[in-house]
Amino acid sequence: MMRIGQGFDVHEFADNRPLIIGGIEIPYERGLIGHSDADVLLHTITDAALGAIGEGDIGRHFPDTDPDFKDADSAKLLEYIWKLVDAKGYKLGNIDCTIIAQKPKMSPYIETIRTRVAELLQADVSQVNVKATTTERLGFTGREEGIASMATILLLKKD
Ligand SMILES: Nc1ccn([C@@H]2O[C@H](COP(=O)(O)O)[C@@H](O)[C@H]2O)c(=O)n1
Ligand SMILES: C[C@@]1(CO)OP(=O)(O)OP(=O)(O)OC[C@H]1O
Repeated sequence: MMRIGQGFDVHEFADNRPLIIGGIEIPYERGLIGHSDADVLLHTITDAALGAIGEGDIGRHFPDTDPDFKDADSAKLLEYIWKLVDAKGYKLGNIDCTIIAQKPKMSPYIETIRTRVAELLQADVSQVNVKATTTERLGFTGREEGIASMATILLLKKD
């Protein structure tokens, strides 16, 4: 038995914020804003996992009106949701993610992100792919107003 899910998220750039993507801090002049640490990629992966198990979305589980989740570490949110995935009897098949950012250049950080995502999903790095694209300066990502990401996840029923 297999289940598929997809996720998409966007966060806006702001000054004086760390840039956290995929559970790591990336050196850059600006960061992303949100109620949490605004880790756009981990939110996307969390939504993809929730989609695959038919459990709604990240905002339903962690409302942005709840002070408990103010400045939340998105890795902790994903770990919590991954326990739900595990409890429902599923494990990762594979996940493919795309970060949509004009800047910064993500390629130096992709392998570190991939390793961290695999660790959070209790999987081997070979089951995780992370890539990046610009939008050729078009649209809100192209104007460097924010970063978007998308992911498709395949879950497999455990034996
Ligand atoms: N923020 C980004 C965006 C892209 N890359 C890498 O550059 C390649 C070319 O990007 P295009 O948008 O021009 O197709 C892309 O395949 C990535 O390898 C990146 O590192 N960081
Ligand atoms: C993670 C949560 C909760 O802190 O806040 P944000 O950082 O604003 O992220 P978003 O992707 O808008 O959705 C989920 C939120 O409820």
